[in-house]
Amino acid sequence: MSSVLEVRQVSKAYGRTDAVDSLNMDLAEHTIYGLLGRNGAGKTTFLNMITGGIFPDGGEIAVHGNLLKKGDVPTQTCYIREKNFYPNNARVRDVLQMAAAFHPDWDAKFASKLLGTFKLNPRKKMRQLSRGMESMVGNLIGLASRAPLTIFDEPVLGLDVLMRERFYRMLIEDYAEHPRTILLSTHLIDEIATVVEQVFIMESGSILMHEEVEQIRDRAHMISGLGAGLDHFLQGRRVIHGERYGNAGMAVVYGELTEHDHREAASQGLTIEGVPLQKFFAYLIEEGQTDE
Ligand SMILES: Nc1ncnc2c1ncn2[C@@H]1O[C@H](COP(=O)(O)OP(=O)(O)OP(=O)(O)O)[C@@H](O)[C@H]1O
Repeated sequence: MSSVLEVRQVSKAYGRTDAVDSLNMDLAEHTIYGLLGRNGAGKTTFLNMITGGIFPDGGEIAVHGNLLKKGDVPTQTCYIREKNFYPNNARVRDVLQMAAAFHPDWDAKFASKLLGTFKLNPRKKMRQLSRGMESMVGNLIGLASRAPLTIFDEPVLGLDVLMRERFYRMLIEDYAEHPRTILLSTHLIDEIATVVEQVFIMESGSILMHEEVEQIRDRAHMISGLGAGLDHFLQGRRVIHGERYGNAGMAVVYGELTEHDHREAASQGLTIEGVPLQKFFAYLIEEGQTDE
């Protein structure tokens, strides 16, 4: 598979804040990725760098094999920002027309269909739209662009549950027919857990973990029981989080558990459960911070 994005040791500081710090990332063709991080983790700064809006202080970025130089805007890339600035008085249809001119793979028929699916009136002025409707215009552009690299920054901000589901459903359906590389940046993992194949977890400007979502589901475990048995079981394992209550406790561990491990846990009276992804993600970030 050829590489769509290669990021090597990229950094960007604002004064004393290292917004992005020696970050590496590779995105392959035909894959949906999630970029997860809390507010302020550096996601937007990173996305602005890979789309040519900000030039890094150090490191290299190649999009579709072309090294980005200062002032370059990568081709075959569609970036749907969290916040957009539209010309005064622009109507939805004007914004779509501009997007069509910009993206060579634009599918006008699909765009028209999405106007209906997303309940958008093309004659409405952009400034009259609610936050959620504005997000939906961006999402429509991202989908209809069919760009080989499509990036959405917080795409469901301000959307109600129905519209969120509608967007993700259209994304999955269209991706199945027109595979491309999609990067969804968000701070809500549960939202995208069923959509993305791999996730990058970002904190303090760096990637804490890059893993397939299925792997995380298989490898994240919550173990609980009496402290002595728990301590014994945890030896040599990657403990992401631990809590104690009297002589009992729980721990979140990351790693494969064999049949033998399950038998050992049972013999110690320990219970093994899965961990909701959003929780795992929060624990992992906490761990990353205490490791610093
Ligand atoms: N233009 C700027 N000037 C100064 N500091 C900035 C600027 N842009 C971002 N930062 C700082 O860099 C860090 C990363 O911010 P960034 O917006 O990239 O994070 P984020 O993960 O996208 O957060 P959010 O989800 O809240 O948008 C933060 O500490 C932020 O305050």
